[in-house]
Amino acid sequence: MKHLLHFTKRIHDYSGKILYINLICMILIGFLEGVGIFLLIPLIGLTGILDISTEEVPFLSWVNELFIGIPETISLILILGVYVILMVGQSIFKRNQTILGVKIQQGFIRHLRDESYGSLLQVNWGFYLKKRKTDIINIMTNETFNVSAGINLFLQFLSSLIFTFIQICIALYLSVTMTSFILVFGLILIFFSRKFIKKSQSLGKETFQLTQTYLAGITDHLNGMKDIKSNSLEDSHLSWFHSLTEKMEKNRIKLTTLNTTSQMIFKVVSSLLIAIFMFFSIKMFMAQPAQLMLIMVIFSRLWPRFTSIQSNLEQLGSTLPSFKALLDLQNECREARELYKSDYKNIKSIEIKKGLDCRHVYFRYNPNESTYALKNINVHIPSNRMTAIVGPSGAGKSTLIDLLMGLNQPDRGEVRIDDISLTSDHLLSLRKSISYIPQDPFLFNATIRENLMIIDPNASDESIWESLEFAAADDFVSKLPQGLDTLIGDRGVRLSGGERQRLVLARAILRKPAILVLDEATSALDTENEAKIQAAIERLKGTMTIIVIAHRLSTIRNADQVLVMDQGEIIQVGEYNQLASEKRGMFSNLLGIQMESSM
Ligand SMILES: Nc1ncnc2c1ncn2[C@@H]1O[C@H](COP(=O)(O)OP(=O)(O)OP(=O)(O)O)[C@@H](O)[C@H]1O
Repeated sequence: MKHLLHFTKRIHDYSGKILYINLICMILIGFLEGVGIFLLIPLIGLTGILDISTEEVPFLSWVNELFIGIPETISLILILGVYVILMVGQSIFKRNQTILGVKIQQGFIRHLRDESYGSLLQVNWGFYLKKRKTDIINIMTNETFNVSAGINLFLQFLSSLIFTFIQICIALYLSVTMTSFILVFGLILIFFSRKFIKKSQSLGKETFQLTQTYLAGITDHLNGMKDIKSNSLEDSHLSWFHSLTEKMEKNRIKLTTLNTTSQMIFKVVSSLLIAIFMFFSIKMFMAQPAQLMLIMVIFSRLWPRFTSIQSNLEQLGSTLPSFKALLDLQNECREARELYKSDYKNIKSIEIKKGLDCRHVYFRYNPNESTYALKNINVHIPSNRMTAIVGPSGAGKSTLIDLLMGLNQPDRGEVRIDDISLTSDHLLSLRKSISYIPQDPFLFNATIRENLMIIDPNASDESIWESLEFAAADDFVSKLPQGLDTLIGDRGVRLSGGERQRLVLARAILRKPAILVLDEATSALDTENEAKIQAAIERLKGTMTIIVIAHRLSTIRNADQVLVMDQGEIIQVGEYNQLASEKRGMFSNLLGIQMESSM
């Protein structure tokens, strides 16, 4: 419940006085509805169908006095007129209040979405190493949607509470005994419905976990569809999927069964109560028609209020786990924050004069484990030179690059830029000076121009073509019928692997970075495309610091410095030819293996 209260406070902080206007509207609607309904009694009295004596009923006797001396038809018209005016007023208020409610709800949920996404962009890379991506997607989509529904329910609950309170006040004014009787029963029922609310909450938790597993599963399966098909794993995947969807189906049915059971119990109890009450009123207390009518009216107005409060609480119970999930995500983001919104504009890129240094750097992914992914790294990466990092799989090449880019921080030792220790103060400036190209880079389903301009929204066509030329991408772009305005499809599917990679290189160059990092950026390319990118990199040499992770050693022939890594350590440093000539070294060993496999 504390999560709901947290969000209630947040709605309050977010909407301010609009929330109060909304509440006032609710009070007015409740009041008008209450008065309108009670007007039905003198109306029935006037019809003469029932002989209603309203003398002992406070509000009604007052209404009756108003009509003394006025002909019956006029009284009837007046009462009906007032009733219509009240109902019209109520409808107008109701319409405006509903719109206001939706405005508050949607505005707040948008605020939550923006805030959560903003926080996700501001956290450090370590956060993403620990967290499952699909869990975040689930919270940002399904759970945020549930929170939105929960906020709606909460506003409804507030309105139910206010309506009920007003109805109780009116009912108390009309008959204290009868109202107290209903109140006691209502409270008893709400008290007993705690069990339903708790159960609903635990089913909500189960829904949350199932949805999370569903999303993670479906994402993994779709990502691995080639594996599934080529290894004939369809059957086992289908049975896993089938058992999960079965659990989801059962969960929803259980939740609906729970909700409808409690509603049914409420209805049965209320009809029993009305029957018993009517029986005693007629037989024992010889109630008058007006009072009987009152009993009916009060019961029919008050009792549904209790039912709707109870049902609101139960449904709210099932959305509480979503509130908790969103709040937990926000808290985790807060703890892992490395960047503030104000930093976006203020951070300036830096110029690197001498280079980057690692001094006695140790790093491990899990602080509870003794194995280090990097051990005692001491290296100098000179500025405006090309440094290549090679080594067997799992040697720690990507981990070292992540540290140099300030994505991860060393457990021990330090990374220095131009003799200044890389602290959180410089982290962002450093990253602003870096262009990073991974093996499978990210392209949007947009035009070539939009994909390039994401890095520099003010880039002119001239500078765009210049960087395309540098990246050897100008030839294929100029041949496209729509040139820069060509749509490239989801993740750039309408381009070949080589074209995609050259486009990403052009984007990287457009930023005019101080450091260009290529993490196996050419390993998936054919020789022709690889040669094109290599030639492009060659052209860039001397203008920026280039760090390349390469699997194919032929691509780093022209590197100024080669770092050879193995099991988290740098075991050789030198020029390509120098390392190749060290016959017992790992580098010549790797060269040998590659030459053999290419023969
Ligand atoms: N997110 C992670 N969590 C835990 N351990 C990790 C993580 N990423 C990498 N490692 C471990 O750190 C070590 C170095 O991994 P790294 O990815 O840096 O190697 P690499 O040389 O880049 O390998 P490859 O050439 O296969 O990409 C490996 O033992 C790997 O299992």
